[in-house]
Amino acid sequence: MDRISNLDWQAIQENLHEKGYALLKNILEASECEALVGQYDNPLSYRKTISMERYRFGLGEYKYFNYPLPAIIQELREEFYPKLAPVANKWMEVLNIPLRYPEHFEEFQLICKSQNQTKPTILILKYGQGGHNTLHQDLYGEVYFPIQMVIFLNEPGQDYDGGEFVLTQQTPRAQSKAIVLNPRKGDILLFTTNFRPVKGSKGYYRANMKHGVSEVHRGSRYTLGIIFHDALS
Ligand SMILES: O=C(O)CCC(=O)C(=O)O
Ligand SMILES: [Fe+2]
Repeated sequence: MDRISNLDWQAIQENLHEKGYALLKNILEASECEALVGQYDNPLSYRKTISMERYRFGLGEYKYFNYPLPAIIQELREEFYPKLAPVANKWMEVLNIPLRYPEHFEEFQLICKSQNQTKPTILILKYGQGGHNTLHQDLYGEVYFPIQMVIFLNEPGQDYDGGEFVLTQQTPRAQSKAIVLNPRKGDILLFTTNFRPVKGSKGYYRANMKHGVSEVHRGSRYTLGIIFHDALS
């Protein structure tokens, strides 16, 4: 996909390393977003539907895709992974964590498989009025990739109000810092899954990160989450 390989990856990698997230504007066409939303009610595409209220995850619904994934999602997952693995490796290196991620997605997927993590974690989420997603981390077993992405499938201020994307960063022995983002339809947000290194006076320390969605005040908000590790169940 030229639209991915032509991005300024050096700047994106620096942003991720410095802030724990990077917003990529206008990556999907409106028609691609609409096609994904249009499939929301097609039961053949999904393996599991979760009512967020039932699990006290917030208010809204999400569905996990089945393998094989829709072509565009499979391509995005394979194309983003090798750009992100060097950042993930740098994080592990500066935090002295003896974990290294392979260069290609297929090799990483084999590591998941070796730990029985074989179920797809790609999900599409729908929030109506009052909908929200409580602060969380998307871990599905021992094996994890520390960066994930979310694709914004409709337009804030038009299709919905509220529903900001929230990231919190927890510094040891301090209160959490909140980062609030309002991406537009077609944008992709890359962000930290569980922790990232932050540079302090005595080298890097580990800051835990969580993400969630503030309350939707009007309309419907759809997003598509791409997580790189597979799930146990
Ligand atoms: O709806 C959102 O913006 C966040 C979805 C989410 O939690 C995820 O993709 O992991
Ligand atoms: Fe999430």
